[in-house]
Amino acid sequence: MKHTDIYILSGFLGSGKTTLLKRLLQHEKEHGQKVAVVMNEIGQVSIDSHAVSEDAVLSELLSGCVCCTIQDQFEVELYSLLQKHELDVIYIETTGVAHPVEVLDACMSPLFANRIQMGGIITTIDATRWMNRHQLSIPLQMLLKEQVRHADVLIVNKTDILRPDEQAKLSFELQTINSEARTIFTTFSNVRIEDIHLLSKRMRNEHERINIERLRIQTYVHTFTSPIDLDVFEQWVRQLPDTIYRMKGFLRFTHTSGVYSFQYAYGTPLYMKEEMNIPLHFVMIGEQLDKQKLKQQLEDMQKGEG
Ligand SMILES: Nc1nc2c(ncn2[C@@H]2O[C@H](COP(=O)(O)OP(=O)(O)OP(=O)(O)O)[C@@H](O)[C@H]2O)c(=O)[nH]1
Repeated sequence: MKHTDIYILSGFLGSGKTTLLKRLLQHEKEHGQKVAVVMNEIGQVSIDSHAVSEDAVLSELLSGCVCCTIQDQFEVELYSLLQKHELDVIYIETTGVAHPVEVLDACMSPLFANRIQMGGIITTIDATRWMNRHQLSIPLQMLLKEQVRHADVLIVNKTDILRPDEQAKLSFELQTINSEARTIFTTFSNVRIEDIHLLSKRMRNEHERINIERLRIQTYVHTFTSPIDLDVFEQWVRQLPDTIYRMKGFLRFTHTSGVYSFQYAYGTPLYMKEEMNIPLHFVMIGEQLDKQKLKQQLEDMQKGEG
């Protein structure tokens, strides 16, 4: 089955996301890739849609944020994009106030998680805004930090209006929050696209495959082929490390018929009976996922050996 790469373009208002998107689209066009762009704006009017050329599929989600208020609409939109088009890549330009992990969570719907591959979270930073962030409200300062903390690639823009001593300070501050991200100081999102696509599964050599495992926030998708024991499953959930932020999916249990949807966030599991027969995809999102071990545990559970 064809997997579609998904990239999340995160970053505060005016930090250079659209400027980056234009560069990415140009690159994809030159490489004959089939692309879709999901643009999310909080307002009712689209501002940046002109940035998307006609050869890319454009989906605009207005009047809400895909990481919270219109998460369901976003899920339906992604599903429909994947159904209608044979896509190589989807770029999601988030609103400046979106939390990147919540957006990633919204992308990883168990309905189609087996058809996508996270390419990474790319965060753009307005260098001056960062230096003056203390003027923002506390929640916005925290959001800025979160956008940095969870990024796989950090693009620091507007360095043309930054003094050298400010650049050194900024670099130190970003390193302190996220030492693992690839950090690029630039202007107008002028980056080597290869630096962003290094995280992509479309790049197939060994060196690059290792990089995929280095995504800060990782995802694992498992597909169950038969029912599992509820007690064994709950025991397994309880012993998971707290670096697993989120799990969701569809399950069947040995003691009862039918499919159950399972949701887990902040340590709290929730089960709900589904009316339809849905494929049993199960999604995990977290840091330092030992995918081999998880795969083995879930397979054992299915064989009744958990
Ligand atoms: N001086 C300077 N201006 C820049 C740089 N990068 C981007 N800009 C300008 O900053 C403005 C905002 O850039 P966008 O790419 O639209 O930023 P955005 O993150 O998409 O903005 P929102 O959609 O509002 O969240 C535009 O006028 C850009 O031309 C830079 O490195 N230096």
